[in-house]
Amino acid sequence: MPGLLVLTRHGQSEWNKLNLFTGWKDPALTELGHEEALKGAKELKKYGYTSFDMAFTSALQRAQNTLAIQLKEIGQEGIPTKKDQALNERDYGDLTGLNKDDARKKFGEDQVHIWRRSYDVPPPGGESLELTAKRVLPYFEKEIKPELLKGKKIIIAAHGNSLRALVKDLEGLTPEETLKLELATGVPLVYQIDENGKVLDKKILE
Ligand SMILES: O=C(O)[C@H](O)COP(=O)(O)O
Repeated sequence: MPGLLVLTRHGQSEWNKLNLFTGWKDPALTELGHEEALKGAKELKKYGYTSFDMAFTSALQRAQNTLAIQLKEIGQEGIPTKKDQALNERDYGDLTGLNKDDARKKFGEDQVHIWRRSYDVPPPGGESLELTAKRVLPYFEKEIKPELLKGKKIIIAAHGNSLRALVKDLEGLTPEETLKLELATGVPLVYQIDENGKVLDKKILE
């Protein structure tokens, strides 16, 4: 039996709303963020993805609360859940707390785009996507993949860049393809995974 893997980026946070680089800071979800998480859960329900064996999330409340909202809506509160900072957002280093438009004015549009979307150029004092992948993927291999290989159904709520690192690996994307990958807040990505860990099928529930 193939394993099932659902990935959801957290709903809008207070700092997303203010257009601030967030990284490892821990703002709450906004009202819209709650609604986005709920909308994603209703999609899961609509397609019958309502029975998971385990859940994983980061150490940050915007992802934890997105997961809690979704599990409640699909009647899955109380399933075994692991929280780990390995799934946290990319550390934005010195950019953390800066307004993204102000940063573009200060450092230039191109430089900010490189920091946000290049594969291996870290923002000053922070993590590139490559460095983010170096902590996300070992955690996935150790804690999550063995469960999928057993045919378990897993739901993960995490962050734009920690999930981009994971999607790159699952789908075998090149760094260039990964740059164009944007994950919408609250929208579940549903993967069927075969007994070798390969993706059999992918659906985006939007
Ligand atoms: O940490 C942040 O600011 C966001 O969650 C992701 O930001 P990005 O789209 O600039 O990578």
